[in-house]
Amino acid sequence: MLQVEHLCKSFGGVAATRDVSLAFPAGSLTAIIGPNGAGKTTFFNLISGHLRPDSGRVLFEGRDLVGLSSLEIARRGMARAFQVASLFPTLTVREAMTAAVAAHQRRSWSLLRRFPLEGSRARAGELLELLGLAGKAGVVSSSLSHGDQKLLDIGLALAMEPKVLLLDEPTAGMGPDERWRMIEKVHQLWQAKRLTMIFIEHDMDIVFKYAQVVQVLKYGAVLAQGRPEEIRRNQDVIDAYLGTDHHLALAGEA
Ligand SMILES: Nc1ncnc2c1ncn2[C@@H]1O[C@H](COP(=O)(O)OP(=O)(O)OP(=O)(O)O)[C@@H](O)[C@H]1O
Repeated sequence: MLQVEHLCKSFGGVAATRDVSLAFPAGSLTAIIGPNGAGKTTFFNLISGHLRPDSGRVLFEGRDLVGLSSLEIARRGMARAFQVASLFPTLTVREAMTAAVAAHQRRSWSLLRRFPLEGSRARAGELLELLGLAGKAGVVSSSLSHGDQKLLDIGLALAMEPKVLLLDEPTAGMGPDERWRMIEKVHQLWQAKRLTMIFIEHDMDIVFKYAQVVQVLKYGAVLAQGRPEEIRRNQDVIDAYLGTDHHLALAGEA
């Protein structure tokens, strides 16, 4: 359903994405890993329309998304969780979520020249329940913990009812316990919504436990792809991580 073909992007002399071709089947859960500077975030920026590739195609449900704005791409069903909750620090969790749902529904209902706010509230309530944030619905967004703010960011992306959800390091900046709670919740959301989910992650324990498929980038190119147990034993991947902060988990399990 999402297929990337021969994607290339350079910044001056730096080839951040080199001839990347990857396929993401509907409903799959894929981790993108790679050492620092491997081109993971650039890849997300390219497929979500935040950057335009120099060449290549991003085929989503058979159509090439290259050239569309990030908003148009989101409307077609590929959403990316950004740090947006922090942009509305005075809104409560419920207000932020209701606004996001209403914005999406207003578009869907524009032909009727009205939108059902009650429906938006109910839908926002369902999403907060799913996220485990219902008990904090009345809390001002900026007072949430780092982890809960990230969950709210994911919720605001889910308000668009995406088919594909992109998560750039959902566990970044969290302590060990919070990391596992976060990824467990992300995994539950993936199961509940039957989404195609792609996440960038540095924590190898998390990657190997939760991802169905792992795509490895290095110097902008695809170094390896496969199931977690294959990637864990892949010598090229082990070599790529030697000397980095992340090699121990890989090599130790190999
Ligand atoms: N806007 C930009 N201008 C110039 N160079 C860039 C830009 N964005 C990325 N790069 C370069 O492209 C390469 C890939 O960067 P990218 O941020 O995509 O890697 P990454 O795998 O996400 O890294 P990290 O794990 O450290 O977040 C790096 O060499 C980076 O310096």
